Amino acid sequence: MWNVARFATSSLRRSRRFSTAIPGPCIVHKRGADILHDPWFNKDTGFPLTERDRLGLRGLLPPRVISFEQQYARFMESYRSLEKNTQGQPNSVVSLAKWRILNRLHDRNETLYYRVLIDNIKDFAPIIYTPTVGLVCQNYSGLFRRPRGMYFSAKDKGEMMSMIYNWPAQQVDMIVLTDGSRILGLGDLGVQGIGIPIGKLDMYVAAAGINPQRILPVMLDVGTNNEKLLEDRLYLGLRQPRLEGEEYLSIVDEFMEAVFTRWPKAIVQFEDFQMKWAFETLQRYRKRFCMFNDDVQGTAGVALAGLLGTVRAQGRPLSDFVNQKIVVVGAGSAGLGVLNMAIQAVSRMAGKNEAAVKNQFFLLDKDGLITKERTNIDPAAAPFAKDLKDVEGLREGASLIEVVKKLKPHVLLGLSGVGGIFNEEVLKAMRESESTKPAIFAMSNPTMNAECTAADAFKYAGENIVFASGSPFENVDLGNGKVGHVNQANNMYLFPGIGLGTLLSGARIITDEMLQAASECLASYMTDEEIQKGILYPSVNNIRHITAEVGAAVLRAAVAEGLAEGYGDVGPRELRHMSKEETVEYITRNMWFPVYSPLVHEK
Ligand SMILES: NC(=O)c1ccc[n+]([C@@H]2O[C@H](COP(=O)([O-])OP(=O)(O)OC[C@H]3O[C@@H](n4cnc5c(N)ncnc54)[C@H](O)[C@@H]3O)[C@@H](O)[C@H]2O)c1
Ligand SMILES: O=C(O)C[C@H](O)C(=O)O
Ligand SMILES: [Mg+2]
Repeated sequence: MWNVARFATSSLRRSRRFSTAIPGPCIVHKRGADILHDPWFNKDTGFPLTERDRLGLRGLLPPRVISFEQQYARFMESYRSLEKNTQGQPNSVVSLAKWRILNRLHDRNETLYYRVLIDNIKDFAPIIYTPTVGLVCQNYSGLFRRPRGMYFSAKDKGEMMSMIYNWPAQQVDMIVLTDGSRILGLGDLGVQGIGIPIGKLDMYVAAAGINPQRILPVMLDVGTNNEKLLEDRLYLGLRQPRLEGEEYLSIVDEFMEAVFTRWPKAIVQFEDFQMKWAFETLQRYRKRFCMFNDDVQGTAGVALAGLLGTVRAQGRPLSDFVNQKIVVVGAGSAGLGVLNMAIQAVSRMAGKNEAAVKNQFFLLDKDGLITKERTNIDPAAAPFAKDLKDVEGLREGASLIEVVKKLKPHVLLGLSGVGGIFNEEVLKAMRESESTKPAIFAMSNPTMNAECTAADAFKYAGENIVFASGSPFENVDLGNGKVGHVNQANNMYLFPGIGLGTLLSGARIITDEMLQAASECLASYMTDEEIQKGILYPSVNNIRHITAEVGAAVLRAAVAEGLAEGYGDVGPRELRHMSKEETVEYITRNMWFPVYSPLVHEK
């Protein structure tokens, strides 16, 4: 089960790169300059002359036709010269300049934009996704030039059912929704959080091949409690405190009803909601609508795959997972999501109920170790609170260093949003870990909020650790030709496959079994050889391939549960009869790939 045969991603890419096969036509309902101003259809100077005639474009472009390959090369040249010209400038200036050049292309010509994104995903993911997307959100009101996605505000109450029809696409498959209340580890950024749904959906296109004409980033602007933004005269969102309680929920309810009325088969991914609403909305909608919460459920699956990988990295059988001592730092939506899923996994492995398998997990929040002595404990964290008699020598609220020194855990996993809390002392204490290969997971985003840097982890905790971070770090040079491998433990390895697999299955809800299948698929993706080198997750360059595998696992789980209703012409019967390989092939075939399609005008 752990040696999944690899797929020839590079040959797939090579064969499709600038292929000469003629792609199917694309219907367009506009003509002339309107097409040039629509990034879905625009080809810039790439419109062939016959198409210019058909679509009323003759004379609106310089006469020379430039091929897709030439346009691609020209963009990459300008990108590389921007890199050269900004050398030596502060990181934030360089990153924002890179984001701007990519964003301008996104706004002008989506086909070319997604092609450069897919082909250069390792370089560009850190720009359109974490960490730069965090900087973009922080500066969004100033960076704003053109709208992208939809904005539903508290002022739109009662109007959403009609507003949703303002979106120009007939069909929407994937929606990423935020209320901006917990953007990465940056806190409440109000309407400026729209950058997150945009970045997540870019990953959907790049990794899952969701057609960019069928994605919709959404901001639910219910106000902000960020004083600085409320005082900022350029702030683009509602200048009022956040709605709370029933008022808040009635806005989300109305949005969900509106979406599923217009697009009954869409999938809504909740992203970066503060914890109380993350859990509440998940419980409220998960049996009624096709939705999931990525921070709770996607993160959990990725973390669990990494935790199982660390067991393999120690050369132990997976069944040894039940003996690992795991300290989770951060009792928010992500940390609790991870604990819930990890405990389900241990319970299945040990054949015991969940209550009986919690001993190995330890949870800390901003007030230290969470025990049953805690007054005002958050109900969501309560099930993980320790009995003091089970943590002898530790007290309620024990600090992280006390906990690490006392427990000598196998794994230290941070989802606290607090940069640097795995400090030198804590990391040095991990040298005493009971594991032969202690694991340090600094999963908070963006980079500044990571619990530690990769370099510090290897320097202080030792060279034999396994390291993962939520945002990318360079591998660490350990000297003598040795390399400390940096893994990116980010939910991007799962959410695209969860969305795509669900979509193609036609399931109306997303169950725990489907999510578990996604996580297991990721866990089994790496070979023993790779795991021995501390490589727990695939390279981001392979993201389309891992997404196809994860998508197939999710689809098959939906089939097994009798939830798959089919998609397009492929009905539930056909899905049921597909082998695993056929399912992966089916998923791969359904991935959109950016090439210029002949445009056919229809009134
Ligand atoms: N790598 C990934 O895929 C991934 C996925 C989801 C979230 N995250 C990151 O995880 C972080 C937390 O997200 P969340 O949704 O759980 O946030 P949250 O606000 O719901 O929870 C944060 C938790 O951290 C605790 N905390 C704060 N300061 C602390 C300290 N000094 N010591 C210990 N605990 C402390 C808080 O008490 C709270 O329990 C964010 O930075 C986010 O970007 C990463
Ligand atoms: O956005 C990411 O990079 C991961 C995660 O969803 C987060 O909130 O940090
Ligand atoms: Mg998130």
